[in-house]
Amino acid sequence: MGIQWTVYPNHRAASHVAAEIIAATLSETPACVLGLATGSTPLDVYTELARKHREEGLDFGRVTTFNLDEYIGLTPDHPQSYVHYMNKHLFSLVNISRDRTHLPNVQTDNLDESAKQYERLLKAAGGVDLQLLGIGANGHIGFNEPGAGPESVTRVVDLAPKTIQSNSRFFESEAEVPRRAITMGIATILRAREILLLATGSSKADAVAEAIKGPVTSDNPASFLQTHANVRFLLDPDAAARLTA
Ligand SMILES: N[C@@H]1[C@@H](O)[C@H](O)[C@@H](COP(=O)(O)O)O[C@@H]1O
Repeated sequence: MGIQWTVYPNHRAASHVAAEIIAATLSETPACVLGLATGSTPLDVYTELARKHREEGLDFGRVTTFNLDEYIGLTPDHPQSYVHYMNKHLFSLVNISRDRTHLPNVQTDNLDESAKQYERLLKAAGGVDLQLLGIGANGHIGFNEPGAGPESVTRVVDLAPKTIQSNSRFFESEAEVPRRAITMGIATILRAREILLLATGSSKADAVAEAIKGPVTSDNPASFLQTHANVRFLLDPDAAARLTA
């Protein structure tokens, strides 16, 4: 076990490799289940997948997707909701069947039940074949903030102050950033058969180094990926700076 990692010349190159791997999975297993991530990091992956669909006929017709997480408190048409993000950056650009795209449902009074339902839905779909991840500067994956344990499943969580601050760049003010989310848990993520984590930029260097070389600990939730048999980190030189120094 242990995490394999590769450094690419820049963000674009690392993103294209991630898109290649996803495209290869789609070609080999057209009815695969993809786990998808949001944030600024995977944007170029989705742009490249959309290009492959348009220009090379990459077929999403039988794919099922499950996103990692969704903010609580935003309506689906809010530009920062993850459902809006996915529609804009991927789903509207490829031939995916919308009834096979899933994000946690936060438009309900019973959020705990909604989270449980998501976990059940994932299991019923046979689990994730290939999970794409980003990483927070504090080591979070999905919205599993420091403190999240290896047994955690899909649930309602509070966002860490650092995450609220960091994600405020997408909102008009920090006060507008949601304080809670529904996220897949660490155990949920670790059930994926293959995991790709894309990280670029110097703000991720500490979290990446601790995830790969540090102890397996809730202090850095991404470090639990060390216990998975098939994880690859795709990095740019800045994100890998503390591994290569
Ligand atoms: N919930 C998401 C994560 O899934 C994402 O990986 C991370 C990094 O975001 P970014 O890619 O914008 O740096 O933070 C967000 O809050």
